[in-house]
Amino acid sequence: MPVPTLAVEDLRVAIRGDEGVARILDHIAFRLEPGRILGVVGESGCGKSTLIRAILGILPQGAAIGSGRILFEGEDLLAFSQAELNRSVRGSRISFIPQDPYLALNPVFTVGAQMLEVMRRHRPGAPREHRAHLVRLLRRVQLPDAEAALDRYPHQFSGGQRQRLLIAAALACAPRLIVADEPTTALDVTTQQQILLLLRELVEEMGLAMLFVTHDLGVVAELCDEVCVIYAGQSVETGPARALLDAPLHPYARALLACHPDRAEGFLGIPGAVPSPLRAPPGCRFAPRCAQAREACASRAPHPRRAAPGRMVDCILHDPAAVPA
Ligand SMILES: Nc1ncnc2c1ncn2[C@@H]1O[C@H](COP(=O)(O)OP(=O)(O)OP(=O)(O)O)[C@@H](O)[C@H]1O
Repeated sequence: MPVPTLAVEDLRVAIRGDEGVARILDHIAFRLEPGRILGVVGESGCGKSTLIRAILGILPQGAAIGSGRILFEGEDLLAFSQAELNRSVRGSRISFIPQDPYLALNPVFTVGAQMLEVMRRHRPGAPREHRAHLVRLLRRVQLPDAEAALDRYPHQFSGGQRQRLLIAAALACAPRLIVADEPTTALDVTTQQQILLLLRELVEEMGLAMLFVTHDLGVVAELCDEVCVIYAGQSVETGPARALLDAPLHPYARALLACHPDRAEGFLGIPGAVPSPLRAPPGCRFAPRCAQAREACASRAPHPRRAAPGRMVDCILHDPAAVPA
């Protein structure tokens, strides 16, 4: 089997705070191959940002990795020091596209100065070569007047143009993996479509992998090859996007899809509330809201079960023989 660009295995992250220990990620697992886009989908508070921070090695103070590995091209990022991550991973082999293009650029420097500074740190070559490379990238992301754009300030661009700048910046050091945090949420629908199309083209052209974090199932259907659905810090189902969205297997994935405005008949919510990571049940975190739950679900931690090629379901009920009657 080829080495995946990113493989997250059984990842658990807890954060100690004033109110106690919050078990924020609990048995997260997925893999992402080169040239593919994996959508990580979950409702607000399910742990998407914490997952991104774990991958980028920027977890907040008080955070501890309870178990697991984050394999990037076969190497466990959790074993890297901050100095090693800075030198050879973050900003170079792994880059990041943030959610809000308005906040991500420093208003007091030209965009060229900011992008060239990142390249100076991570890419060999003279400033003139870096500038020429950036102009090529800005043309590729369809930013008008690419040469002059480098000498402008962030406020001189529209939201969509700023997101194109950030995509070019993410590509500047030839990454193997791009982590994108809801990069189209702050954009209008038409611009959102254009940016999704551009991302798709770039991933295919450059053969890189993209982890696309979102709460929007419509975006997943449009953009992603694979999906990992997260509920309250647990990955509940992973698999090819089309197959999973057409026929989800995990009760939470089914409920989430049934609530989507395109499918719901009338207002359909999921009864109950997401548990706080401070008081999460020890077994399946969806069990208290799951119509199919049995006694064992509340106490037995679910682990990924193969449901079909490339498809995993973290539900002990998926294999009825595994649950004592
Ligand atoms: N430093 C922290 N200390 C304690 N709890 C935290 C901390 N950071 C996040 N949490 C909790 O962890 C859970 C997951 O948070 P996270 O920000 O990762 O979720 P998210 O899916 O990115 O949410 P959103 O989509 O709203 O940004 C939430 O319940 C949040 O309150």
